[in-house]
Amino acid sequence: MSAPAFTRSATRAALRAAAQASKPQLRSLSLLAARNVVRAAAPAAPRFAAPASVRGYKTLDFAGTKEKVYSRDEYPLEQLHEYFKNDTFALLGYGSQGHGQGLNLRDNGLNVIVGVRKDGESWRQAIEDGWVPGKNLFSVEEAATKGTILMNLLSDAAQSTTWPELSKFVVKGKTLYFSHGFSCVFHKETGVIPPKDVDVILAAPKGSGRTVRTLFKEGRGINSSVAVFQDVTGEALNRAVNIAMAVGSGYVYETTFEKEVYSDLYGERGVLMGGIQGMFKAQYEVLRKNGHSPSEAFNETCEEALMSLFPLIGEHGMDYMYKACSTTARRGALDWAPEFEKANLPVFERLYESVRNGTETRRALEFGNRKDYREQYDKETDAIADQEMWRVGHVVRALRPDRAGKAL
Ligand SMILES: NC(=O)C1=CN([C@@H]2O[C@H](COP(=O)(O)OP(=O)(O)OC[C@H]3O[C@@H](n4cnc5c(N)ncnc54)[C@H](OP(=O)(O)O)[C@@H]3O)[C@@H](O)[C@H]2O)C=CC1
Ligand SMILES: CC(=O)[C@](C)(O)C(=O)O
Ligand SMILES: [Mg+2]
Ligand SMILES: [Mg+2]
Repeated sequence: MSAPAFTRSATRAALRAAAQASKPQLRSLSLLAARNVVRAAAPAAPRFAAPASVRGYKTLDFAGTKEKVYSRDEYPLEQLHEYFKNDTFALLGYGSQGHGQGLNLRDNGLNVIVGVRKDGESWRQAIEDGWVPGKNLFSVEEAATKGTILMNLLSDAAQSTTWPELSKFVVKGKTLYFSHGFSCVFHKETGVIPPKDVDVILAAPKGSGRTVRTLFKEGRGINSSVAVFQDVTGEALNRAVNIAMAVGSGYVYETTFEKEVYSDLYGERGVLMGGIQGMFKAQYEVLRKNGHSPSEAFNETCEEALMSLFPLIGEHGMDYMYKACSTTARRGALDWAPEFEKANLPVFERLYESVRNGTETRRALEFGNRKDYREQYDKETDAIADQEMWRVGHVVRALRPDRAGKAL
């Protein structure tokens, strides 16, 4: 078997970047990175011989730990059509994931309907996206009756409050699907205990539903996790992988419900969202207190991170970003990184415990079930937008070369 597509394309991308790099120094860095990709790929090739009975997975070596990865190339659209020919996907909820997964399923030509509470915000958004009431847009109950794969994409809080009603539709022969381990793992808090005679699976895109959609439209796919909570038919895992591909995944990793929810709640509160906002804000505040102008404080904190340095980490790794910066920067960053690690470690430990012991779950349920949850969330996120740092960001973004001055 040949090297996997993503290794080949990573190599191609790295080589392309190397060829395009204008500065000789960067070109040699890029070539180094490209060679590293080639080196990493070369010895791995023989391990890709997956058992013939299990389609589409490769066992890859993640820094010494072998893990399975399913790749979209092995799940062509015709095969998905055949696999789901007797199924109706009932997408319950139309938030960020409902939007991304639903439109991807629809564009993939699969039989999909949406169920949301009538006349809510999601109902309006679904209509805006071309779902038609009575044709493929229904109430949650109607959609749950019609669907064979019940995709519970209501908010995690709503999954809990609606369960007494919704569980009536979760009957033998149907598949219960989530994009999070939340409801099943924290069943003591949520009350969600699926009946014993249905497959219960998850496919959790590791990114925003908006990205699920944009990557799909670009002909790529998001990374997703899959897991099985209950396997009655013996087909649960295969079904989860097929659904993950159908909703727009590129590569799919196996996990468990528990590991998925712990890591997800932890990551989003940490580096992905809470941590980064806290870190940006702290750095910005100190700059401002020391007399730096708002634009300087913002540029040196957020703009340079997001537009220049973080994309380099994303493309080629942390070492590459370090090497692409000055020796002066490298010295200081190498010295200070352990300081930040030490300062952050206890916070991350406290956070993980707060996830594991259900504190985060109880908080999300309590808040998400308030009648005015949307307004309350908006109030708090608007307060972030109103921080000086992000008001400055608004102006700085308008000055980016691709939209120079447009928003001013
Ligand atoms: N956001 C993301 O990108 C990701 C989300 N997930 C998971 O996917 C699932 C869906 O999340 P997401 O797409 O963000 O959606 P949200 O958490 O934003 O939930 C929105 C949906 O829940 C509905 N809803 C909320 N309260 C109620 C209620 N009391 N009764 C009926 N419907 C209600 C909303 O309808 P209405 O408009 O009528 O209020 C809306 O359709 C969750 O399990 C989440 O953890 C997984 C990966 C990433
Ligand atoms: C986008 C995502 O994967 C998150 C951050 O975990 C979520 O929205 O819950
Ligand atoms: Mg997530
Ligand atoms: Mg999440």
